[in-house]
Amino acid sequence: MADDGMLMNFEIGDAPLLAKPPFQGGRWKDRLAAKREARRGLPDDSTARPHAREIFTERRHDVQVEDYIGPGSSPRAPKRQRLDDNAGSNGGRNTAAIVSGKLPPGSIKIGGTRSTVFHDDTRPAFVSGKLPPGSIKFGSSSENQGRNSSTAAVVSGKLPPGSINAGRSKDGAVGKPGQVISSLFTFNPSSKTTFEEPEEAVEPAKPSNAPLTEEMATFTSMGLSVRLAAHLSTKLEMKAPTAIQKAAVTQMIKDDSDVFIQAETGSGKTLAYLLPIVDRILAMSSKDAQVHRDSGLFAIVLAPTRELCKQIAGVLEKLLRCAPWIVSTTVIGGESKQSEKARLRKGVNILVATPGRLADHLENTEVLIVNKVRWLILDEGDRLMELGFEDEIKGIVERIGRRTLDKRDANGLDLTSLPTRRVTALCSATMKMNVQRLGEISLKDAVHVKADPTEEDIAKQSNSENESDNKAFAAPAQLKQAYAVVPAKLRLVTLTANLKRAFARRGSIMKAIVFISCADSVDFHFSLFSRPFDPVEEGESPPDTPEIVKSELTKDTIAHGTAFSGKTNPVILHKLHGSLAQNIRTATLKHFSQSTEPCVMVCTDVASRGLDLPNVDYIVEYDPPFSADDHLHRVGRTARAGKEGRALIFLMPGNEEEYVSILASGYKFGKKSLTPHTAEELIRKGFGGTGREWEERATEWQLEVERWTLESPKYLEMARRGYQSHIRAYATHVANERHIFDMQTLHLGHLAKAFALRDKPGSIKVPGLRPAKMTKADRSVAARKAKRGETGEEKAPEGERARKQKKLELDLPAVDSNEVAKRMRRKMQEHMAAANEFNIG
Ligand SMILES: Nc1ncnc2c1ncn2[C@@H]1O[C@H](COP(=O)(O)OP(=O)(O)OP(=O)(O)O)[C@@H](O)[C@H]1O
Repeated sequence: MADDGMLMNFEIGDAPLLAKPPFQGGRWKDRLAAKREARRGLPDDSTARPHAREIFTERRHDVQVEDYIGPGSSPRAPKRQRLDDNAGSNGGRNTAAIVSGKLPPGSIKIGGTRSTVFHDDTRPAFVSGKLPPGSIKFGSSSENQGRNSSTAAVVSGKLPPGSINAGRSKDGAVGKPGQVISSLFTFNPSSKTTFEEPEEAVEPAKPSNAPLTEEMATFTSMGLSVRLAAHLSTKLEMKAPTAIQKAAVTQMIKDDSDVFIQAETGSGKTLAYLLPIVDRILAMSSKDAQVHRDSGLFAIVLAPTRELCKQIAGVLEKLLRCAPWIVSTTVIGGESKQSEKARLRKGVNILVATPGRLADHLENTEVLIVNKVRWLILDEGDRLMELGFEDEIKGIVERIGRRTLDKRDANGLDLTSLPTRRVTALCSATMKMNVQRLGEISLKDAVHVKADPTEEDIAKQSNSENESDNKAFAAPAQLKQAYAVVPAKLRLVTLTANLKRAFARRGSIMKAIVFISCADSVDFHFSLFSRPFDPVEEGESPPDTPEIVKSELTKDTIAHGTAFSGKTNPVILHKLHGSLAQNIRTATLKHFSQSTEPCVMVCTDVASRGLDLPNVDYIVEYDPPFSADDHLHRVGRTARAGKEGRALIFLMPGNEEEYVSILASGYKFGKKSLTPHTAEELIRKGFGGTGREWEERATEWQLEVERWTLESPKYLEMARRGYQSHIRAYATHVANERHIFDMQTLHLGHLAKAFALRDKPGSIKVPGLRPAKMTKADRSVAARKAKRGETGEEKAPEGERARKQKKLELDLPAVDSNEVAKRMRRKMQEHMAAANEFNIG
C-alpha cells in the first residue's frame, strides 16, 4: 500500500514555526539541554526548538495538537539512530529522534501500521532542520509498527504547510497531553480459537418451542372446552398448543397435584397455566347458576415485576373475552392502594399480583378473601427468588393454606369442576437451586411437567459433550447462536460493523436488542450511535430518515441510529435501563414493541426477563452476561414460539474464549451449534470496500468517533462514565465464571478505545462515581473461594443476592453513598411493586 494514500496531512502554520522558541515547558532537564545546545551555535532557524504548542497547531478542525511532545522526548543527539524505517518499532520507552539538516523527502517515517497512529504513550521525536514538504510521515508503513511509548517526531525549523503527515485520517489522529491514539489493528492479543470451516453442515434444528402440528395435538384433545379452543383459534390465531401447553394443560385439567412447569423461553408457559384455570372456572357455569365476579377469588398469579404482571394480565384479558363474566385484575402498585382495594371490593375471580403488594393487601385489606383460592401460580420462579421475595411468598402460602375445599358454595354454584385442594404451580425456564428452594416452600408432591417435542431427536443427534446432565441452560433449538472473538480495541468498531451489516438490506432484520452491562455504558452507546450523520465514505449521503413520533417521555430515549442506518434502510434506536423513570421505560418499550420500522434497542438486563416483544430477530450480547441464566433469558427474547432467531455474543481473546464451552452446553449440538466469527471478518462485512479498504474505513470511523467524544465535554464524560461503570460491572460476574471474566486480564488501555477514549486508563476519573467496593483482600478471598468451587451461585444464594444488588446499583448513575442507597431502595421497590407498567401487545 502506498504510504501516501495511507497518511493524513496536517498542515503546520508557518508563523509559529519561525518563532524563536522560549525555553519553557517540559522538564527542567530538557529545557537546560535545549539551552546548552542552542549555545553550541546551531544555525538560527534550526536551533529554534519551538514549543510544541506552536508547532502542531492543526487548523483544519481546530484540534490542537499542542504539547504533542511527551515529557520524555529529549532532543539528544544519540537518539538519531531511531530514524530508519523501523524508527517506531522499538518496544519500550523509545526516546526522541532528532533530525538535523536536510533530509530527502520521505526519509522519516515514524510509528504505525497502515492504519496508522501511535500507540500508548507515544512520544514525539524532534526533527530540526529544513525539510522539504512531505519529508516526515507518521505511521502508515506496515513495517513501521510503533509500540508502547514509541516516539513520534517533532520538527523544528521552517517547514512549509503540509510538510508533516501524521496518520491517515482526513483530519488527523491527534492527541492532547496524556492522550493515546493507538492503532486499531496492531498489538491485539490473538485468539485461542481455531477458526476452521465446519466439517459437516449441521442440519437446521427443528424449533423446540413451536406450536405442535395439529395432527400431534389440538386444544380440544387436551381436554379444553370447545368454547375456549374455538376462541384460541379464531380470535387469538393459535391453532395448536405448544409442547409445554399440551403437557401442562393435560396434567392440570385431569389432576389436582402441584406442578413444576419447566420449559424454554418463549414456549408459551403463560397460557400453559392460564388455560386450565380459565377452562375449569368456565365449567362451573351451568343452567342453574353462573360464575360472576362475586363468586370468589379462585386463582392468584404471582410474578416478580410489574411489567410481567401487566403482560400476564394482558394475555388473560384476551383469553377472557370468550367469558366476560369472569373477572380478573392486578394488584401491582403504581396506583393508590385505595383504588386497588376498590377493585377488590367489587369482586374478582383471578388476581395477578407482585408478591410485595399482595402481602400488603393480605395484611391490610379486609375485602381480600382467599378462602376459595384453588390455584396459586408462581411465574418466573428464579426471578422471584433473586429479587428476594422468599419471605413474602412464605407468608402468602401460609395465609392461603391448604384446606380441603367445598364442592358447592352458599349460592348453589357447583364447584366440582374446581380442584378440591389448593394447587400450586411453579414456572421457570431454569432449574436452579433457588427455584428448588422456592419449590420446597410452596409445592407438595409436585409433578414435574417438562416437555420438549424434540427431546428424543436431541438425544439421538446430540454429540457426546452435550449429553451430560450438566446443561447450563436449554436454549430454543432453532436459535442460531454465534460468537465473535473480538479484541478489546476492536469492540466498538466491530459492533458497529455488525449492526451496519445486519441492517444493510431492508427486511433482513427488523428488530435487534443489544445487551450492555450497565446503564452508563448504554447512555454512551446510545448517544454515539445516534450522533448526527457523518459520512465515512466520500460522497456518502445521509439516509432518508422517517420522522420519529416522540412524546415528551421518549424524547431522550428514541433517536435515529445513524451509525448503522443505510441510505434505504434507516434504523430507529432505543435505549432502556433501570435508571430511567418507569413511565419513560414503559413508553420506550411500547414504541420499540409497536414500531414497524427497523429498530435497535440498546439496554441492560432490565429487558432480559420474561418480556414478550414481538418480532425481535437478533440479539447481540455486546457485554457477556453475568451468568449462564442471564444468557438464556437474553437470547430468549428472540426465537419465540417456534420463530427463527439469531444471537451473537462478543468474547475477548484469551480467558473469555472458555465461555464457549458453557454456551455449548446449552445448545442442541454443543459446539457445533455455535458459529465462530473473527473481528476482522465482521468488520470486513460491515465496512465493505475492495481489498483491505474495510480496514481504512474502520480506522476512519474509529478516529471520527474519538474526535466526536473529545470535542464535547458532555460526551467525553459520558464515555468515561461508561468505561468506568463497565469495568466495575465486569467484576460482578458470578463467582464460578470469574476465572473466565477475570479483571486481572482486562487490558484497560485497549478497552478505553472501545469507549472512543484517548485517555490513559489511570487518568480517567469521573466526578461522582462511587469508588469500587471490592478491595484487594475481597478479590483474593473471592478468587480462593472460586478456586475451591465454594462460591458457585447455587451454593451461595447470599452471594447471588449481593451480585444482583451490585448489578442493580450499576444501573444507577452514582453520586454519593447515601444517595446511592436511596436510589437503590427506590429501585428495588420499583422492581418489586410500585408505579407504572409496560403495556405491551
Ligand atoms: N399455542 C400457541 N401458538 C402460537 N403462539 C403461541 C402459543 N402459545 C403462546 N404463543 C406465543 O408465544 C409467545 C411466548 O409466550 P410466553 O410469553 O408465554 O412464553 P414463556 O415461555 O413464558 O417465555 P419466557 O420464559 O421468556 O417468559 C407469545 O407471543 C405467545 O403469544
